Amino acid sequence: MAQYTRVSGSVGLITLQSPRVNALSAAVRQGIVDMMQRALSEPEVKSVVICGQNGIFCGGADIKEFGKNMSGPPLIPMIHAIEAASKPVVAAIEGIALGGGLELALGCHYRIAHAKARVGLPEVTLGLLPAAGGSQRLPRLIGVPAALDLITTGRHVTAAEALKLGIVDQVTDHNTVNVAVKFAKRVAGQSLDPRRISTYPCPCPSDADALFEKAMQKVRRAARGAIAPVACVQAVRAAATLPYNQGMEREKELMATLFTSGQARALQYFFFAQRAVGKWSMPSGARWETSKPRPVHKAAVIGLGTMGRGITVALAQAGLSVVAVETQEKQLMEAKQAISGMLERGAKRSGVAPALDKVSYSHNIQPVADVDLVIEAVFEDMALKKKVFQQLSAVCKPGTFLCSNTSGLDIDHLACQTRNPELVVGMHFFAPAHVMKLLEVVYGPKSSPHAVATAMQLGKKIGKVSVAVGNCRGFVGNRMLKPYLEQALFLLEEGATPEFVDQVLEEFGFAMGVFRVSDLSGLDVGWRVRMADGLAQPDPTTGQPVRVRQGRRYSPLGDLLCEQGRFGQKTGRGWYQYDKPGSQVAKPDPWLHSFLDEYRTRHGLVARRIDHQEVLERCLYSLINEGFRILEDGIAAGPEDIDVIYVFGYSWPRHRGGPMFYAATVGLNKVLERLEHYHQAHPDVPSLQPCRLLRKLVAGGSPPIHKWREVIKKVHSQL
Ligand SMILES: CC/C=C/CC(=O)SCCNC(=O)CCNC(=O)[C@H](O)C(C)(C)COP(=O)(O)OP(=O)(O)OC[C@H]1O[C@@H](n2cnc3c(N)ncnc32)[C@H](O)[C@@H]1OP(=O)(O)O
Repeated sequence: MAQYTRVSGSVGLITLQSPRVNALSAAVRQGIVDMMQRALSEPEVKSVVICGQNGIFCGGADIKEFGKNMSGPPLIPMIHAIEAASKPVVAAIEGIALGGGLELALGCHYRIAHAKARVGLPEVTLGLLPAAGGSQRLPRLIGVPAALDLITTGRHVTAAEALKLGIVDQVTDHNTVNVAVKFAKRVAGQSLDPRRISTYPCPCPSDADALFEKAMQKVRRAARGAIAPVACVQAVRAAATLPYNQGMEREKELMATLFTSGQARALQYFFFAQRAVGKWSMPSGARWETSKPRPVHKAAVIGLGTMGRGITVALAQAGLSVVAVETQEKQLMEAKQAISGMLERGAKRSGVAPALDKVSYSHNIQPVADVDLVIEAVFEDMALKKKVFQQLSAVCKPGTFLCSNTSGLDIDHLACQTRNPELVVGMHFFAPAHVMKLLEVVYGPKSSPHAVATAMQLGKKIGKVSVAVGNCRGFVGNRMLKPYLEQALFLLEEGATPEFVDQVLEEFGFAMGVFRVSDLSGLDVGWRVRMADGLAQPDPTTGQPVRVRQGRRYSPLGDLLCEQGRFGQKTGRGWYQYDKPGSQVAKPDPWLHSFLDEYRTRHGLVARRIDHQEVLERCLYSLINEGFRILEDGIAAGPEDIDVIYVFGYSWPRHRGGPMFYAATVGLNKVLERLEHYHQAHPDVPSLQPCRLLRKLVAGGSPPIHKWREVIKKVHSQL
């Protein structure tokens, strides 16, 4: 709703009221329409100010209303009526003006922003475009190139940048509403014609065709199949080439296609999924609302390899004091140089002073004695990690949280090395740790809710999207990756090439296919794990065929490549060839193709033609099936957790919502039927056997994804 008050004698003040972000719900829109009418009808009122309650102007259209029957006054005529008003209307922007919120402000005659406010048109991130006139007014106000940038990326800009671009007329450090009221009094009675943006000609550059062509190529490259960024370019082009009313018609047409698209549904689901993961729970019943995080002012990082360096940078950039420990003197010096460089480059990018003085370096563990939290990031070796945890437990002050950046080892084994296992959790960062948004916070059976709450809170502080998950081999992300990788290798055995598998996955929307990613991360990483697990070499005592290990089908292809020293990009050879070690340009490798031919011949395998559908179904459905097992085991609390992990950690295309949302989109019965089909064809591959939860959901009529938690609860209560 909206509240109306008369202030300073002649100013009608309309305050949007809809917690928490004053979204433009039907009630708020109705309130604005009614209060505008009132302000215009009162003769004493000479000008109007629109603001939002609690220091937030407006977070845009109410996303919860999308997909429901829309009621209340529509946004476009409401904004047109404001622009056409006979009295000046001033937007007092505090906090945020996003999406429909900024479009509302663009309909006002003046915009005054607080210095800390942010504005933007993030509709593209929800699979939409700014269709309440935003795509037509913004280019008229700030020009085509700047509008294209804002609308196709959805990025928020600071008040200072908004002023520079011409989006707002004034920025203030003081009470924005008071400043806006004074301003409104001053402009009362002035002509409004020059202030109606819809009447402006669109400043169109002479090389408009080339500019739009370039913009289209750029968004298509970055969009990985998302349709909204393309529609955004088309809408801005309409602003540049058509009169306003025709441009509005084009905006409406483009929006009609987007609004009902599966991609918009996926992106809107993902918006709420991101928020849902913050509301974590543990099987013990502990929850985010009732578990208080402890303050962390000073932290330590043990082990300054690639991960430890990235974690140190992430902590220091967020303002924490960090003790960075590396026992080898030479490595410590190298790490110090690398960390300082990363901090300096990061500071240059964001225009702040580098946080060099936040980090102190040590080659022994003693200085961690007074820190609040330690993140161990030594080599992925259980024996080494156990030793570090024993030392930490002896050295650290009581109450220090001990966290491990393991990517899949048992947190409980580490907790058992300490005096206070309740203070131990996993904090699984993704490389590069100062860039990647995802953090898996892993609780073991002994981890206390405070430890989980503290790690989750720290994750938020350093800008990560943190997801609380249970303790199992590989946690959520890497556990699901295993069957996906396994299927990709089986497809090579059966006749596919790495290029074909990657092409299919990249067309689906992954930034990189599975083989290109393996080359990037290093083939030796998985090889070492398989060796430790006794998988990388056949066991001659069992008499089992070479392609069977531990009783199930196994592809030794990755091991064979590693035996040849082909570790991927870093050695210049892997699933692809590279010009030189470290180069990133992957080229098909004829050697690899002959190697695959020979391998097939040696094992009596006949290459067959494998199509797109089979690659997608076998790779993705086996991964999804593991996701259902993870839900069944209570390792993830809900499908949203898995989807957020996959989008932020594994480059799953966001416009497909994440693997579990994708399964719901495809249809659970189809996923089940195809898994059954592939499992019949490959009975020696257990990951293709549909899991119990998937069967139960299908038997229950495939409920919508937001109802899965109820089914999962029932499954757990029956155990
Ligand atoms: C007819 C079609 C027209 C479309 C035009 C549009 O306007 S589309 C919407 C464009 N707006 C946005 O995309 C903004 C989305 N919101 C955000 O980016 C952030 O929420 C925020 C506004 C920057 C605030 O971030 P912050 O971290 O402070 O809070 P949360 O993200 O946790 O949000 C608080 C709660 O508010 C809910 N919420 C936020 N925005 C909206 C919205 N536009 N509609 C409905 N609900 C919204 C959010 O879900 C949180 O709810 P909780 O229940 O507390 O989890």
